[in-house]
Amino acid sequence: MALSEAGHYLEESLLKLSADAESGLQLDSDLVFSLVSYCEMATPPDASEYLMNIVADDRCKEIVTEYLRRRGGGSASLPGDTTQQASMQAYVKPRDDEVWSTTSKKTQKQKMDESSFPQRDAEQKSSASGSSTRATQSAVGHKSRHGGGKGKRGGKGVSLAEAAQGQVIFKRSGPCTCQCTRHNLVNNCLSCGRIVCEQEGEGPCTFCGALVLREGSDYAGLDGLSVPPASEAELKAEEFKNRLVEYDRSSAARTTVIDDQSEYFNIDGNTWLTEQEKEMLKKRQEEEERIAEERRKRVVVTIDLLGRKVVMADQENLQEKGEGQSILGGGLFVGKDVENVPRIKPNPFVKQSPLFMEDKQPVKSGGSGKSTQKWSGAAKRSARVQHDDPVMEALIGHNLEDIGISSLDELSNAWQGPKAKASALQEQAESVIECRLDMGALSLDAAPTTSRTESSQAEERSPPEVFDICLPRGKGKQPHVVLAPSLLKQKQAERIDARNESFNLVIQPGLILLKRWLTIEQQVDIVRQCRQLGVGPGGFYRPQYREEDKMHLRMMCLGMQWQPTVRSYETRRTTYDNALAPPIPESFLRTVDKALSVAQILAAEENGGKSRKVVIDQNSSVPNMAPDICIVNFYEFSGNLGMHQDKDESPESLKKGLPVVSFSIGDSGEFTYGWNNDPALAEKVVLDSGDVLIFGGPSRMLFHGVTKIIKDTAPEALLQKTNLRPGRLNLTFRQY
Ligand SMILES: O=C(O)CCC(=O)C(=O)O
Ligand SMILES: [Fe+2]
Repeated sequence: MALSEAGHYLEESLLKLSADAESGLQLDSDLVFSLVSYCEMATPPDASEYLMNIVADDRCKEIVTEYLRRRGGGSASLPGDTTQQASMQAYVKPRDDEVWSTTSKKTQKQKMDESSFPQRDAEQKSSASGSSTRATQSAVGHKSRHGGGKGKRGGKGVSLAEAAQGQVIFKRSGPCTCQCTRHNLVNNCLSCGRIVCEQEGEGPCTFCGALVLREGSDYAGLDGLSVPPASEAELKAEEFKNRLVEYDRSSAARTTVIDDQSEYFNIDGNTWLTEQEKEMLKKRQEEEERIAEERRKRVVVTIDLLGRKVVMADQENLQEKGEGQSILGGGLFVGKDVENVPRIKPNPFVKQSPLFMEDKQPVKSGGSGKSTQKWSGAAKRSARVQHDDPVMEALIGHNLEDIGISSLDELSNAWQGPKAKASALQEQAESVIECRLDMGALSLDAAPTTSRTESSQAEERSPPEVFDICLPRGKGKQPHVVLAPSLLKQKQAERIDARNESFNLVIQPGLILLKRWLTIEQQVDIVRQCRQLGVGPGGFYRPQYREEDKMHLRMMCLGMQWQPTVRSYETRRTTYDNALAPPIPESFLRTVDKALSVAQILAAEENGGKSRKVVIDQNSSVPNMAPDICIVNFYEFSGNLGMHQDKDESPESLKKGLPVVSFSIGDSGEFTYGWNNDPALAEKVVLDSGDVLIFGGPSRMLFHGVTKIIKDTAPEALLQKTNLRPGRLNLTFRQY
């Protein structure tokens, strides 16, 4: 480091002094340079103090004075010159004897002298370290120098090397810039962060003024300063204060909560679990959450067919109530409303679910015309149908007439008969039961469905529906078809059929009825073909004029599709399933042709007498026509067709009066016709199975409709051969 002019002076002077053997100062040039360098960096008081401590020679005083003068500022002060130092030591700890005792025997000079070394005193008290020992030595030297009068110290109290290395602590007089590289650390200033070394010592921070103390320091002398408590109350207050201070100090330790329970719930943070156990627990937790979630979502919907209610109940509710599934196989009658539904609690030992029957009123006899009350064997609505004997079980709860038993004799025969018959009866009864379970979807008048899943409601809901005009054999059949009727009944039916002879009738010009004209064989053929076509593409469906305005029949169009919404013909069933119309079977066309011929002859006879030679011309009331359209309708018992005109064929066809030829098969229907669409004013004619009605020429634009279907009127022979379901099949042939 480059020395100042004052520095050079100091260096020169100290070297000279060292050269003087009398001074006892043996400093080599390096040490002198170090010493001077330090002084150059130190404040004038520090430099002065430092030099005086090391050199300890009277001559040194002059050197120092001159050195400081040369450094300039005129502020140089020598040790012992306390006027300036006092102003620099704002936080000097007052000595006990100065504060509390005014009877000190020390001289003012001594007091001042000592008060200028508080740091030293503190260090003497607090530190037993090596550096403090050095400081003590220094202090001793210093004391001896000032207290012991003048004269040289016996030898050097502090080696220059030690001093140069900062191992000696001098009186605190100002900031030290060593950053603890030379002096030991006292502490960091807690206010500004300044590193305070032992040279600066405890006391106000030289940068910000905050008090800096070493750990465990008693620098502030609070103990010494504390006034002994004057009274008991003060003592208590003091204790209380100490307690509060202690509480405050230890609050963190006291208020830390160790929640050992949290480990139990917190899987990841649980130090007691192995990784595998954590994995396992997590999986189990996830599974439980999933199950709980599913349970929340699950909703049980009960469709109570008998009560005609839909009951919704959540699973938890059910479990709480202790209600399981009911004895009615599919879990019917569960939930809260279960109490309102007549039922029997499930028997845990029953393997097969018993069946329930609705309450059935006695029925009136139909066909015979007699109004006799028949069997009303139905159990009460909620009765459980169960019996060890399969036949008996099959019989209980049913209208025995439905299963072909109309007398006690027949019942007893059935019961005592061979097992085969018994099982047939049971099967029969089961089908009836199934039908009853479907009551919500079926008309009471309707025939049983083939199976529970094929309810008519389902058919309506999910196009394309499949509608079979014939019932499957061996299942869901009519009693009089499947269960062999008694011989007596059979003979009676045949006689009735035989009595219904055919005849032809011109009802009015252009309206001709060929009564029972179709033979049973022709009818059977027509039923079979219609059945086959009806379950295929473009087969039977329930047409509708508009939304929610369904026709009360099932329809299938052959040749061309009649579109009810627009009342016109299309090749495809565009508003339903886009199906093409199946072609009209040839045999049908041949039959139409023959019927038409007969009608023409009739019409001609009606016109021109009994001539055997009939000429059919365009003026005939029954003109020739080549059918290219056949609309096939099937009416169940509730079926009907409102009054209307068939006027969707081509204008030419209509203009020419090309006839509509209608075949009726199965149960009889009440056909109304007239010149306006008021059914009350209309004429009626019952069309039976095998009837052919022709309306053409002047009658082509007649209003007509079907008001009702008459039950149990289909020919036995036809039913036996086709198993045609109850209802009426009608085919109308037209030419577009
Ligand atoms: O079923 C009937 O007898 C009449 C049918 C009918 O009028 C029609 O389909 O347009
Ligand atoms: Fe019609």
